[in-house]
Amino acid sequence: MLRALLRRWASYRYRFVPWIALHLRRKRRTIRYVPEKCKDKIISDEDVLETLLKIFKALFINDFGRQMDFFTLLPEVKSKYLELLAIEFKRSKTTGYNHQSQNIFNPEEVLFNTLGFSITRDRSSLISAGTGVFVTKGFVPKGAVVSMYPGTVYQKYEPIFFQSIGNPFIFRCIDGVLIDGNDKGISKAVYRSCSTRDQVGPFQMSDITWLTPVVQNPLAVGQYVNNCSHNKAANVCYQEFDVPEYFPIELKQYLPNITYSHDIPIPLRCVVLVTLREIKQGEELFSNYYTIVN
Ligand SMILES: C[S@@+](CC[C@H](N)C(=O)[O-])C[C@H]1O[C@@H](n2cnc3c(N)ncnc32)[C@H](O)[C@@H]1O
Repeated sequence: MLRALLRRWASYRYRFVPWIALHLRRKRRTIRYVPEKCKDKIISDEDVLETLLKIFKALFINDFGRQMDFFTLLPEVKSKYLELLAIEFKRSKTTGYNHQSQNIFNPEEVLFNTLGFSITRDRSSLISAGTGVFVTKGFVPKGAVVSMYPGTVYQKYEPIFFQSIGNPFIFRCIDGVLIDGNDKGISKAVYRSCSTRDQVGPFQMSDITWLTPVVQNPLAVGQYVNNCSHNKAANVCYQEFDVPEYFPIELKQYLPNITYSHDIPIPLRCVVLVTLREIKQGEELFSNYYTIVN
């Protein structure tokens, strides 16, 4: 019993903010948050952006196709939708691939049709590790964005103490920025409140559906990826990504992150999970909780 409790504490303490603060100096010497050989990004920011735009555009077209009241949409949303449809139509003409013109798909199918794989949460293959994330269809090539780490983004001076108690979902970026990916309790309420605050007219600035059982961005399950162990090597790595100012406003509704406050104007921090090798159908994703690249 005591041993089980100690084991639980050992795996959770690195996400308990007061513990991090107290041990940061010592940990810098002993834990390699960024191993020397991993200082460079695995893939470029341009590649991350390209993947996100590709999947978000496909989701946008699919979601709007589902709406019966298209003609009641605001003109600016309608024109953006038509613009994207035109691009998609042109693309399907050149590639001969026209999967989205007639059918409406669920988000997992859109992911598969667009990036060639689907992922989902399920019981982990590790005993007593709870839920994990699996590739359920297709395969993910090496060096591809396979998931996103959702949550509220806190600068290191912002208040997160109460949210952090008993919360194993707090992710620490290299510069001390914290992302709270817990989909329950105070964390959930804070995310929802920030999301409502930031809405601009008809446009949502972030995705809140990762807090519910029905997600609109199927990549937003990265907080459930488990830590590697001695017989399960890491097959994905965390990579930080700052959303550029020119990111299309109508696609921000698929970004599963939101800033806690707008005290200083800074780009939105996202964290994506990038594959370290090809991952096949049925495999579980494993990261190394202490390896992040920025
Ligand atoms: C960010 S959560 C990951 C999702 C978690 N499996 C769940 O079901 O909520 C981190 C927690 O998952 C569990 N965990 C992660 N990796 C593990 C591992 N290799 N062995 C045992 N438990 C693990 C630990 O309880 C840890 O505090």
